[in-house]
Amino acid sequence: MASPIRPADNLTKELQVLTDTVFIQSLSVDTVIGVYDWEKKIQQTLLFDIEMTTDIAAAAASDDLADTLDYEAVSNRVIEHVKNARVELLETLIEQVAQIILVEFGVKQVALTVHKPGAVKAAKSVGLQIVRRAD
Ligand SMILES: Nc1nc2c(c(=O)[nH]1)N=C([C@H](O)[C@@H](O)CO)CN2
Repeated sequence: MASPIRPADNLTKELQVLTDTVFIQSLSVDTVIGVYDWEKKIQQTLLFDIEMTTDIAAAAASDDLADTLDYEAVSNRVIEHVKNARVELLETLIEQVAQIILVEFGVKQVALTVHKPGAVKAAKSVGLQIVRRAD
């Protein structure tokens, strides 16, 4: 009979940590945003891609959600903020979202993309990309 597979017994090797990223893809939020008067009367959909540089070592060792960056908590906080924001420019909104992620969640670096897919008829999407790091 074949011997059972025992995880990691002889397989553990010290690995060099390069970058760990927790990401959220295409987070969809409906809100009021835009520079034109007609935009202030409607809801438009924004899509966020969020890449957060973090360190997963503690969570990988403990297998405990409390030791990591909870992508569900970040998603809920971003949704809450964006839904209630009343700004004209994507620039204003994306800087606010970066601040929230870096300050409230203690993230070292965040890469953010916001899409406003309905804004330009001839384009699949338009928007912004930024990378911000907390000092
Ligand atoms: N760089 C930006 N350009 C534009 C924005 C914006 O937020 N940032 N917004 C608009 C209008 O609100 C547009 O979405 C209406 O279709 C135009 N350009």
